[in-house]
Amino acid sequence: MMTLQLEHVTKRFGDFTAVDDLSLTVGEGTMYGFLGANGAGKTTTFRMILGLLTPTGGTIRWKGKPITYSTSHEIGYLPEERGLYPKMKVEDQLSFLGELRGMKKNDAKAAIRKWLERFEVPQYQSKKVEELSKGNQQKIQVIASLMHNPELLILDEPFSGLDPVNVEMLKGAVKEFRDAGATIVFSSHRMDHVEELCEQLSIIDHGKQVVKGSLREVKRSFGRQNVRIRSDYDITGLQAVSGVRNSSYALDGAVFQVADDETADRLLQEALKSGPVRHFSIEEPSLQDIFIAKVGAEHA
Ligand SMILES: Nc1ncnc2c1ncn2[C@@H]1O[C@H](COP(=O)(O)OP(=O)(O)OP(=O)(O)O)[C@@H](O)[C@H]1O
Repeated sequence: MMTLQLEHVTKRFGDFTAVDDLSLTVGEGTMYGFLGANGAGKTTTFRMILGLLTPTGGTIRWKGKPITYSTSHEIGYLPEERGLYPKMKVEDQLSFLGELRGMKKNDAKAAIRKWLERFEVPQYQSKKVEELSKGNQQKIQVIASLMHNPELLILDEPFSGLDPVNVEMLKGAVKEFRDAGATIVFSSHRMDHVEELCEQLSIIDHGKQVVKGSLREVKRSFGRQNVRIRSDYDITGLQAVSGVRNSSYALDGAVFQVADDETADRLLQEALKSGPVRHFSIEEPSLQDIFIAKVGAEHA
């Protein structure tokens, strides 16, 4: 199985604990979102997964074994600090990196052509990296992480610095890798990207995992959702229904904050007693709401 597994992983730098008892499993064909404020420990975790840093404690396994030089061709890594050689031509740079990952020269050439076309930058093939804009350099670095068809993709802030059109282009490519069965982990500060792409996620704060699970579970276990009801009849009495924490009324309906689905059901039953209900909906909290509640407003 193409599974990435971290068990009780800890990393200390001197007295400072950068990653504290982190456990997670990312299965085949899964995209895992890794969220945290600046300095939360995301990059440190990625470096440990790649074997660039040694954990102080715990174990990391890819397909049941630690990652070593011999498995490195199975892995694609987009580092947070972008590191291309400014004076080298795009094509030479990418062939060099492709060959480092075990690709044959011709295969590397074909992959480079394919990806430059795909990302709509074929005209940069013979340009020096330093002649490209930041966003286009980023695309070249993304190509470097994908071109050898890795089974495990580790992407540190892949969308930062890209304009909205390029964000969509990259999302498309990453989804294709997932659909082909790749195991993907990416970090982001952008909750909307994670909400759209990730089945599973963790939020870490000061090295500690404060939220973990599927997007569904995370939203459910947060225990806070809004029920919106619209009726032609007076429903102000509904605030007395047990389990309702808060309510507000406007012309287009009433909003009740509740902790669980049972309370939402009770609200609907009660509302129906006063007359027909024109609108009833349960609105889940957004990942943004959850992140802010868990990590704290000082980071928001
Ligand atoms: N080599 C090191 N020596 C000492 N401290 C380090 C080292 N590397 C990282 N740290 C510390 O560990 C913490 C986590 O850093 P890390 O780069 O993993 O955070 P991050 O979640 O990737 O943050 P960002 O979103 O800002 O990139 C930080 O407080 C950082 O200063």
